[in-house]
Amino acid sequence: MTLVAGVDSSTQSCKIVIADADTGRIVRQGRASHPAGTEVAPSAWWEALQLAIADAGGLEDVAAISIGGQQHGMVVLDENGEVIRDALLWNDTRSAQAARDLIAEVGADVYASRIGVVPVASFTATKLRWLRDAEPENAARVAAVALPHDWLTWRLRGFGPLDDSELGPVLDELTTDRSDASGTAYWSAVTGTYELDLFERALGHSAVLPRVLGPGEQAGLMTSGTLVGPGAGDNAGAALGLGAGAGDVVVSIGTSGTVFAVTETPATDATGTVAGFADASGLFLPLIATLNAARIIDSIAGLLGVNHAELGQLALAAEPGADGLVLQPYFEGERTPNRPDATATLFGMTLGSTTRPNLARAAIEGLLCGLADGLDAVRGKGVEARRILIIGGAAQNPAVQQIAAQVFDVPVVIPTPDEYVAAGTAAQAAWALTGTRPNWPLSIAAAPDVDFRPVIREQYRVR
Ligand SMILES: Nc1ncnc2c1ncn2[C@@H]1O[C@H](COP(=O)(O)OP(=O)(O)O)[C@@H](O)[C@H]1O
Ligand SMILES: O=C(CO)[C@@H](O)[C@H](O)COP(=O)(O)O
Repeated sequence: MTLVAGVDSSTQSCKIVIADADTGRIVRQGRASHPAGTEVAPSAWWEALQLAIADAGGLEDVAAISIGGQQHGMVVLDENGEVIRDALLWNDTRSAQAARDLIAEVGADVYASRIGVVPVASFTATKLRWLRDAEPENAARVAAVALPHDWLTWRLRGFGPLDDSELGPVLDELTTDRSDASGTAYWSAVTGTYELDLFERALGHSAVLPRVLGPGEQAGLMTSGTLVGPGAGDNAGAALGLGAGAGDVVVSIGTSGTVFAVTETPATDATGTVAGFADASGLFLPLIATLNAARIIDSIAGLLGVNHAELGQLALAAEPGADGLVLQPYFEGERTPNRPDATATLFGMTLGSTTRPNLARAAIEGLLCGLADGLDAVRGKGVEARRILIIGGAAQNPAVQQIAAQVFDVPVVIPTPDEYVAAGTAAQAAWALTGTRPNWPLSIAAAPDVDFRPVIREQYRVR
């Protein structure tokens, strides 16, 4: 049996699956936690990757590996391959003004038509502009800019600072892939090239950028000889792992909430709501993302002093609409809608409505209503939604599954709980190894009946 490994270096943790390259059957897996916060030392991801690999029993018998990860994070390297400062993550909103500045200079229409995205605080270009303005001494030292998955792929292949790597700081060996490059706001999903003037406008000078690999291309080898695949942004990795095709819309409920589909043509949206990303199979991935998703449930469960299962039971004890209690869940600011400085608000509190079951339900309804708005935006770009595949940590919660069937107006399907980003990058590893994209089966755990309750979105919409 030939084994391949796929990694998801996500916001909260690093997960690895090791699978049979022929069937996709997962034979073993591992994980390790990442530090909290929106500013993280990349070395913590590297340490978590080592721990996750060890937890999964090592890579000695693995023929190929590919790394997916959280998108957009800014990893800046000096000419010695040293990380200059902690990475700013996708959910760090300090670059909101930088995003406004770049749009004022270039124009939202120009950004949308040239590269498929309009800057928001999440995207790498805005973080580079923030660095230029807030930390000019650090910005001046930047010799290369990478994304989390690019940097981990480079380190896995043996490159890095002289005192901490076998092959040294060869910046030209940095690689990325189309999907993650398309989240930088200086690589164009429309033309398939870096738009260097947009990069230099952001940082203030030129620097080495990772070579963009195509689907199934090899990044190189680990020093042990294991082949390394191109890797991907986590959402594109999940699309690959699910085998998402025409009519499928994926909703991921992890740290971020995302709604996306695989399309034949790139999307452009000058309002910036829908990001016109590339996917990991050579196609495109129109996507909306929210900054607040599974942690809405974590927060309200903590407040109510219950675990996830108990919060779900409470939510299902309340009626759809939670007696008018509405949670607008912008705990960490918000990206969709673009309100980086917003905070969360609870509406509709009366003596009757303010109950534990209603609060639990309002948390899940608020989370899902934000994603339903995202679904409308993605459909507005011509995406057909025949079914919604829900994945991510919170998709395992029965109340999330049941309430999703009340919020979305198309059938909801719950794939068997799995690490779909890691499964997708394992498929990438198999693709890079054999030259052919594998066709692994998808197993479905639940398909709740459509139970659409318009009241939930109606009362959310007026807030
Ligand atoms: N049964 C559950 N119900 C609700 N939330 C859950 C459940 N299980 C895990 N989560 C939450 O899902 C999140 C992790 O999901 P994951 O998709 O791994 O996130 P990420 O990829 O962003 O690191 C955590 O916030 C966790 O508390
Ligand atoms: O910013 C985006 C997509 O544009 C997020 O989806 C990040 O890629 C983080 O993903 P998770 O850690 O929530 O999976």
